[in-house]
Amino acid sequence: MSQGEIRFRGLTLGYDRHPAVHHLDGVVPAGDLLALVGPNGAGKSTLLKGIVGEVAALDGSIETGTRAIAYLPQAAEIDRTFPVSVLDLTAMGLWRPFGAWASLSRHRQKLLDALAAVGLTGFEDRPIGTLSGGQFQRALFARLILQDSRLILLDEPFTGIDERTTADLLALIRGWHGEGRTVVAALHDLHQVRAHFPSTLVLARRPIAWGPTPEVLSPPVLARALALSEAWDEAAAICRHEAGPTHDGRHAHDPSGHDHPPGHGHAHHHAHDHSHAGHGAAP
Ligand SMILES: Nc1ncnc2c1ncn2[C@@H]1O[C@H](COP(=O)(O)OP(=O)(O)OP(=O)(O)O)[C@@H](O)[C@H]1O
Repeated sequence: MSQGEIRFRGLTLGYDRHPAVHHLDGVVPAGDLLALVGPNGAGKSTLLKGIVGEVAALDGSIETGTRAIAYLPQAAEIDRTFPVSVLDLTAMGLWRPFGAWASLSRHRQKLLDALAAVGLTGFEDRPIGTLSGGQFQRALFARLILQDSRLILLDEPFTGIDERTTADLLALIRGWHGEGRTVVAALHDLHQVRAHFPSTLVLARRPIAWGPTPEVLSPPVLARALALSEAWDEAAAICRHEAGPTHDGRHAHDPSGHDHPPGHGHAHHHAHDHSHAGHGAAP
């Protein structure tokens, strides 16, 4: 498979055997620029962590074309008290290709170039704890540049970030897309998704719709995502029912149960709703 591709097969991800994402089938094609949307607790972060291997599959599988995935966690999960400079933080992007003990001096120009690309020239010796939220996010993007991966995962990269920085970072993402890299980003701002992300996966613990953004971000789909999320039973055991749209990277699916656009789809959709409690094996 191509390096930037991601394949989900009957995927269930969760914590202590309680599913946070389930019934996910489909392929993110290499080069896709995919937004992951859904209400709080919908499983977006869990899915990204599943792709990088931080959360193990309870059922089914995830295959990626590369193990060297560039991943930006949610800001709240990153410890900024770690006493390193902006240059050191950026250099962590080189660890995978060169090993932790490689001399960084010969990569210094590459590091400075990455800092310049995110607008942080002159910040290289600043301790990361002294940066503003937006400057820190820029530094993390510099680290992503250094990782030079074909597959880039971003968890709410613009939350708490001002418009100017967001615009700059979106331009970087568009550049990665132009280079044929795959980018998957969990986002809450639907205007941003409509403007910049050609494909969207709507999650509410299970996939609600997946396909071209203009088709997927319809009011009924979003209402359904919210309703399903609110109805979720936190105590549910693993559910083994087949449900949710499958995805082949080209076609949108909606909750009506019909492939969309008509006549184009060959993937199948099982539209039945089901209660999660009581299905499958209890732990
Ligand atoms: N480490 C954990 N242990 C137990 N449950 C967890 C853990 N992390 C997340 N969950 C649960 O998994 C579900 C999905 O959470 P997740 O963080 O993936 O949602 P999200 O879509 O990213 O939400 P948000 O938009 O609020 O960031 C939630 O019910 C959450 O409480």
